[in-house]
Amino acid sequence: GLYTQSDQVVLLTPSTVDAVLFNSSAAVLVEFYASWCGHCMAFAPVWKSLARDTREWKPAVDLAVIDCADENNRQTCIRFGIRGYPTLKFFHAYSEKGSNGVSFEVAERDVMSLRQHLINMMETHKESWPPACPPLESASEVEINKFFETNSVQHLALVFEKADSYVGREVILDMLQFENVAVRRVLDTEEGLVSKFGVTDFPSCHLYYPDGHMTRLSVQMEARTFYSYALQRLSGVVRSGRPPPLVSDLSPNNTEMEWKPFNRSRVYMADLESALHYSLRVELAAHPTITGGALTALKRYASVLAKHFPGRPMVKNLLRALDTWLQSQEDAEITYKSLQVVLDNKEETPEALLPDSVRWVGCQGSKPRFRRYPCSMWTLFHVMTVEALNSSNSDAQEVLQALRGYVRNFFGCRECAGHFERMAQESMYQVKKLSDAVLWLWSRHNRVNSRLAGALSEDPHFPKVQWPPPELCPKCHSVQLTGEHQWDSAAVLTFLEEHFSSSRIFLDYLEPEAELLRRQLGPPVILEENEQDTGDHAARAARDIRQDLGEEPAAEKDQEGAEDEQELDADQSEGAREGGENDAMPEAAARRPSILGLHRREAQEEIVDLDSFVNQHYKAKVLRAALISRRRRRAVPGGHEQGRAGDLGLQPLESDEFAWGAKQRLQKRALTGQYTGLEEDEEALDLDAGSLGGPWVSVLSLGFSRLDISLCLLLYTLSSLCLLAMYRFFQLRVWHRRGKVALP
Ligand SMILES: Cc1cc2nc3c(=O)[nH]c(=O)nc-3n(C[C@H](O)[C@H](O)[C@H](O)COP(=O)(O)OP(=O)(O)OC[C@H]3O[C@@H](n4cnc5c(N)ncnc54)[C@H](O)[C@@H]3O)c2cc1C
Repeated sequence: GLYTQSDQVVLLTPSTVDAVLFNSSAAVLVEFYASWCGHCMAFAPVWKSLARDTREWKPAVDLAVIDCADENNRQTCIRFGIRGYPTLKFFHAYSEKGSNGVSFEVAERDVMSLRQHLINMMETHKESWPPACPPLESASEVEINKFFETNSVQHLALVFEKADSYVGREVILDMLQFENVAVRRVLDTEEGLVSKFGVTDFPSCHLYYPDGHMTRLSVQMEARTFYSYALQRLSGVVRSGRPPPLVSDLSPNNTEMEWKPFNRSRVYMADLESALHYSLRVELAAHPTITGGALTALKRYASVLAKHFPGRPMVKNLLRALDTWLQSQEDAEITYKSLQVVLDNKEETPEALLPDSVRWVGCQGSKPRFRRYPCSMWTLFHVMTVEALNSSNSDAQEVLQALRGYVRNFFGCRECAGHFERMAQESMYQVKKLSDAVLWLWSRHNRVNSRLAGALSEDPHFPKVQWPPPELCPKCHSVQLTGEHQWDSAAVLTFLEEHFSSSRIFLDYLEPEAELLRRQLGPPVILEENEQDTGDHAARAARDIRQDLGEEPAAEKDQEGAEDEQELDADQSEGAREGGENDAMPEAAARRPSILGLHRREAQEEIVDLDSFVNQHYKAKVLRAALISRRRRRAVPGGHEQGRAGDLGLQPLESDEFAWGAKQRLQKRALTGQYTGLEEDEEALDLDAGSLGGPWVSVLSLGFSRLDISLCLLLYTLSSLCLLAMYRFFQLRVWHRRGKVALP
């Protein structure tokens, strides 16, 4: 057929048709169609849109479809007297069995006309008003004055409007699934209320309070969507059957993960890195071997990540290494284990790593089951499409198809993957431009939001809305002359470009690279003497860092390392001999295995602080690159790119680090409101360089250890005492002599 479950319409079959249409508490509007009919195909998107548009009205009215081209349904369609397609029929609530429904004819088959006619049909209900449907007629002054005597809701919203307006009734139905709020329409002819409160704008929405006063609802535009959206956000207003969200949910007790305060209108790198970790290390790991179409999809996904992931240099390096490795695999099959070697950087690609845990920030949920991974994947996808838009070497299909391929083959929620695949099949192929790719993903994500609003998976603290809501992007919303809400695509695109732009991503809560590196170097490795020659990853990596820092000349490092180790071993042997007398010493300790690499570094923690090593290392590199770049830019007018790389011979990592370091500083100043332009950045770089690159800082943080400094202080104190003692000694001698001279 032309519809699926995810289209928010009821799919009728001969066995369900009677139960859905007859004696139901909700009215039902049915489309009888034939899947081969061209008109039906053209009409299907409108019907789906109508279903999305009226999704909140469900308790009062539902949309249903039945495919009369299906042999199984033929008898049912004949029973309802269907001769042409599409035919629309309206069934009132509590329709009797055997009813044929009422013909639903509209001049224009667009969403607005259909929606308004649907309201007209609901109002024609003749029997007693169905309880599932709220009162749609206009309210009188008397009714409003007595409202709070007979109702216990917290808020009463009054939509003042003209008689031919549908806004009030639409808002009443939109709020049907929400508790603690009631909506009534008041006509401009209700003079008592209109003059009492001085209402002059029609439509306009006001909140009426039990003490009889009224305030106007503050909205960007006087239209249905804005009223409904603002009313859903009033305090105490919750979806029916849902408890009001508790503030304490947002600060879980300390048995759960600590809540990290964050800005809801920003994207966090911690979420993006978490998405990568989870997708590459957890989701992919469920596929011990990857072959055929899945392998191709993975290669595309890795390629797009390597191109467009706007992350830290080390993460980008890892993604590049992963991409290079995957593209070089010519076999029809790879194993996850072999991929894992690259992911965990077992080959020790310099300065490449992917954090090996998740840190949700913008994607935190009020309960562990909410948000997190799927939220971070959406965010990652949006960031990727926007990054691709800003890059010169990509095309719309490449990015979208890569994301689609990943979802289809690997995304753990198979239902979600099915829904996404259907949306992709429907229209993804039509996307030609990168800007359309950004908008395609945005609009499909909104479809998913619409479908999931009110679902069990919705976090009550983060309700699913059509995004971005007016408070986040006022310009994205506009109202047609007919009063119909409309997205302003150009404004939405501008907003998305900015919202998901790499320069605006917050870097808070990221695990420091030094910490990650330390963990990547692995746990302390203790080797027996006869294992020493095999070498040790951690030792090698730590030494490489020292070498990068210029602390150890490359040619000498191995030899020195060997000498160090020999010295240490000698010391240890000595210690072992001394300690050999100690009977209490366990045998293993008495054997004193050689301690290599990082472990030795940790044992000598007083001498080398790996954190400050790495921090200084990166800061120095970034600043160096930035300063060189700045000078080059000044020397070569308009030579921004030349200054960054190319003739300077900077390796890609360095240019990444440049961008990364500059981005962090820019972001810091953007946050404190200090950002004014390039020159300021340059000054800041000078300042930073001055303060960080000065000899004293480096000497203090690198040349001296804490032990050294303690010894210095001790010596200083001892020498002061010594000087004091000498001073007292000479003073006493002088007094003694004077005493002698004074005596006769
Ligand atoms: C490809 C995919 C398909 C999915 N399909 C289903 C499904 O069929 N059924 C199901 O139950 N769950 C599905 N999910 C999960 C679901 O969509 C949510 O991700 C999950 O419920 C968490 O919701 P959330 O509140 O964190 O917001 P999410 O919808 O995950 O959104 C994350 C963030 O993106 C921003 N955002 C919201 N809407 C948009 C938009 N339109 N454009 C740009 N940015 C936006 C917001 O800042 C939001 O906080 C799917 C997830 C993915 C990645």
